[in-house]
Amino acid sequence: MTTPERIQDPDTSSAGAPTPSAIASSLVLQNLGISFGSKQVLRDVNLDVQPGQFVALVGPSGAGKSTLLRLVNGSHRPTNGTVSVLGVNPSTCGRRNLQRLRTRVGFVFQQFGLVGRLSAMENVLMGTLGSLRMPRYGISTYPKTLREKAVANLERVGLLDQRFQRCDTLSGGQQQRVAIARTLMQDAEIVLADEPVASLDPSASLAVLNTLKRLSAEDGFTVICSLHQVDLALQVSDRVVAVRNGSLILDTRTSDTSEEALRAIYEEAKGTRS
Ligand SMILES: Nc1ncnc2c1ncn2[C@@H]1O[C@H](COP(=O)(O)OP(=O)(O)OP(=O)(O)O)[C@@H](O)[C@H]1O
Repeated sequence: MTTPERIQDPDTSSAGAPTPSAIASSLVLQNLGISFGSKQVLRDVNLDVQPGQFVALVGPSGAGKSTLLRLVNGSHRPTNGTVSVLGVNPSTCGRRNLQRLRTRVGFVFQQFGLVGRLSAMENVLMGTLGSLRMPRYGISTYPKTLREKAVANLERVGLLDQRFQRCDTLSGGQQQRVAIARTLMQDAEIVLADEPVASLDPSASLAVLNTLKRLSAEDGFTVICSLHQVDLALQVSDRVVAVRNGSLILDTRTSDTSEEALRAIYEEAKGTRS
């Protein structure tokens, strides 16, 4: 494997800050690999992410970014190596603990994952279903505290006025912000975002990512966000991790890389395909 450029955690490198060992990592990947049949999709991935970091995961199509995120939330089991998310190994923790872990890990998808015919408010409330014993139908069936929390979270993503609007009548950027508000209902400690702005125009994309960045800074949750737009990755992340052909080829503080360097990763991949 190509040894990626290593970084020291920006939050722990300054004088007076706690040492890295004093902070429990949000995510640790060790020698992680996965194959589907004879196809090796990820190999020897090592990563240690500290709480509150905003990590942009970049790399060409098919590099293995979504697979990596799915390994982190326990949707895939590794073929080699280990995953530790908030100190839990999702592939060995058992079904109940996996469910518990998933309430601590939010997932934001490219296609938003909302129920279009329901209002923004009801979609946001659905973020709490994992913690409720009974299924709920309609806003009024949720406890008042959760309804108040949903309103507060919609306000935090700038959608208070649209809270009763059907999701399929909202713009793409607004829908993604509803999805983020839904994740806030979980009080997630890590948010995994898989190309969350792939279907949005550049200005809506930046607005959505800035919202995620602000919320992460306010609440302290960690973000691992796969992105193809390297300019956006540079604008919002603290750290950039690049994957190519299943290997982690770059791991750097965002301020230590450049748009040219990141674009080159895509250009080199084009070269190997042609
Ligand atoms: N369940 C699966 N079975 C077989 N192959 C798979 C499976 N999941 C992913 N792959 C393969 O793994 C490779 C990496 O896919 P992945 O979706 O992780 O890439 P990606 O970097 O997220 O790409 P993109 O940027 O286009 O979303 C692809 O070749 C894909 O076909």
